[in-house]
Amino acid sequence: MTAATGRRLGRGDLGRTEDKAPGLRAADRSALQTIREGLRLSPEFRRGLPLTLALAVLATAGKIIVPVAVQQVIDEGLRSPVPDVAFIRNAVALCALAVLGTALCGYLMNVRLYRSTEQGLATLRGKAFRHVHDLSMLTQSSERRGALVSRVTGDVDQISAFMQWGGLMIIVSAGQLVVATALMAVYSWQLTVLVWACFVPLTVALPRIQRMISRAYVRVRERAGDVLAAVSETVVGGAVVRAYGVEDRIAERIDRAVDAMRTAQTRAQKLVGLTFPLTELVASVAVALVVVAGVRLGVDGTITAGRLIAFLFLITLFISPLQTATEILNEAQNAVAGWRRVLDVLDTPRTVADPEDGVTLPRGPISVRFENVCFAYPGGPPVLHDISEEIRPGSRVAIVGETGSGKSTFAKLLTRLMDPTSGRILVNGVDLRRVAFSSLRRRIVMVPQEGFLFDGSLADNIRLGRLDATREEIERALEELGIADWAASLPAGLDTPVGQRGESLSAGERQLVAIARAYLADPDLLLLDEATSAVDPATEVRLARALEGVVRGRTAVSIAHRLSTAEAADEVLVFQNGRIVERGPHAELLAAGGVYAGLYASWASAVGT
Ligand SMILES: Nc1ncnc2c1ncn2[C@@H]1O[C@H](COP(=O)(O)OP(=O)(O)OP(=O)(O)O)[C@@H](O)[C@H]1O
Repeated sequence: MTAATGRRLGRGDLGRTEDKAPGLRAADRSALQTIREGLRLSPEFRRGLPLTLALAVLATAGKIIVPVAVQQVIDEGLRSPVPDVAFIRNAVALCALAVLGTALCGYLMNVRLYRSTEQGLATLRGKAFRHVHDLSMLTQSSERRGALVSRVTGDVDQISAFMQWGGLMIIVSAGQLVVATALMAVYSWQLTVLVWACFVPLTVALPRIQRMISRAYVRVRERAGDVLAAVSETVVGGAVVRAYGVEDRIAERIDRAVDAMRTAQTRAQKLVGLTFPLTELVASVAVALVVVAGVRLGVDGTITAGRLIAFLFLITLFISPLQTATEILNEAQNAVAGWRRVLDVLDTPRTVADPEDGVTLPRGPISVRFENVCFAYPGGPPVLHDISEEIRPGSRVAIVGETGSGKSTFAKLLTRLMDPTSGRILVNGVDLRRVAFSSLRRRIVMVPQEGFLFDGSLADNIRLGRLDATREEIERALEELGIADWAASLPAGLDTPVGQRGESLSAGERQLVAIARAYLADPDLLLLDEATSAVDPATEVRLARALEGVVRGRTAVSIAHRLSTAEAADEVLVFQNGRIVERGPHAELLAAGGVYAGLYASWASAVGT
C-alpha cells in the first residue's frame, strides 16, 4: 500500500456524510444492478471502452518486457566465451522501444479514461442536481438538505475516485498478477510456489486490516462532523455567543471536538501506516527466500542465472497488485455505495412535476379558486382543512391569522411549491397542476419575507426578476416604485455589492430588493409575505410606497403583518387552526367583533395606536 493510500482513504471518506436522509427509499439493488443502472444513466463511461481496455492490456503486458529482456541478455547474450554484442544491442533497443510504447499506451489510456469518466460524472451530477431542484419543497424540507447535496457532490466524488483509478486498476492488477505468476512459473515452478506461500497469509491479513481502517475512518468522519457542527453553530450564532458572553464554553466545546478528531485521525493513520511496511516485510522475506532457494536450484542446474534474476524482477510485478488490491476493493465498495445513494435521489419521485403539454396562462389579472383543499405535511397532522375560497381577479386580499394558523402553507400551495393532499386549486379556471412551469413561474410570483439575495450588486439581484432586463429598465422600475432615491443613496448606487445573502443591507432593504425583483418580473398574481422584522421609519415609508406600486393592477395576496395592509385590502381572509373562519372587508370584520377584531385589537395595542 502506498503513501497515497492514506490520502485516498482520507479524502474519500471524509468528504461524505453518512446520513441516510429520512424519506429516501433505498432501492434494494445488488452491487451489480447498481453498476448496471449507473452505467445506463451515464453512457459516457462506456464510450470507447474497448480501445481503453486494449491500451491497458498493452501497458500491462509491456511491464514484463524488462524481466524477459534481462533474462535473454544474461542467458543468451552473455554466453561464453564471447558475448553476443549484436544480440544484446538488439535486445536492449527492443526493450527500450517496448518501454516507450508501454509508457505511451499508459498515457493514452489515462487520458481516455479521464475524459470519458469526467463526461459521465458531469452527466450524473447534472441529472442529480436537476432532480434535487425539481423535488418539491415538501420532499426537500422532509429531507436533510445537506444530505441531499452531499449525495450529489461527495457521493459522485466517490464514484469518480473509483472510475478514474480503481476500476481500471482491478483489470490491470488482475492481469499483472496472472501474467507475473505465469512467467514466474515458466522460469521456476518451485520458486513460484515459494512466493505464493509467503503471500497467502498476507492476503488473509490485509482485508482484516482494511476493515479496521474503514471502521477507524467512520469514527474520523463522525468526529469531523462534530467539529463542523460546533464551528458552524458558533459562526451562525455568533451574535448570541457574544451577547451572553459564553465564548469560553464554546471554545472549550470546539477544543474537545478538535481533540477527539485528532485522536481518531491518528489512530486511523497508524493503521494505514501499518499496511505498507507489512507488505514490504513479506516482500523482503520472499526475495531473500527466492535468492537462497534459487542459488541452490542454480547449483543443481535447474535454473539459469538469467532466469533467477528475471524472477526477482517479476516478484516486484507480483507484489504491487497485492499492495493495491485491498485499497481497490475498498474504493469499489465506496463507489457502489455512492452510486446507490445517488440513484436513490434519482428514484425519489418528483411530486410537483412540470406537466407535459402544460397550459399557458393568458396575460391579465388572475382569478383563484380553492376547492375543498386539505393539506398535511408528510407524517404530520392536517394543517389546512377543507378550504374552499375564491379570489377575484385584480382584487387585493390580505391573509391574517395567528402564528401557525396555515397562512404560509396556503401561499406555498398557491405558488405550487407543493400540491394539496386533496382538493384542487384553479387559476383562471385551470387546475394549477396542469399549468406549465414556465407560465406558472412568470405569471405567479411570490415575494418571501426574506428574499434570498446573492453575492453580487444590487442591479444583479433585481435583475433576477427578468434576466434580460436592461439597466434602464431597472432604473425605471425603481423610479416607478418610488425607491430610486434609496438606491441612489447607497454607496455605489445600483452597483453596490449586497454581500453574501445580502448581509450589507437591512432586512427592510432586502425586502425592497425582493419587491423590485417582483415588479420587474411583472406577474399577474403577486403573493407577498410581509417582513415581520422591525424596520426604521424611513424604510417603512419606502416599503409601503413600493408595495403600493407593485400590487397596482394585479391580483395581490398578502400575508399581512401590518395593520395598514389589512386595512387597505379589498378583503381580509382570517385563518385559525388551518381554516378560514372569517372573510370580508376590514371595516365589516372589525364591526363583527370576531376573531379579526381580536387580532386587530392586539395589533393596535402592540403598535400603540
Ligand atoms: N415544513 C413543515 N413540515 C411540517 N410541518 C410544518 C412545516 N411548515 C409548517 N408546518 C406546520 O404547519 C402549520 C401551519 O404552518 P404555517 O407556516 O402555514 O403557519 P403560518 O400561519 O404561516 O405561521 P407564521 O405566521 O408563524 O409564519 C404549523 O403547525 C406548522 O408547525
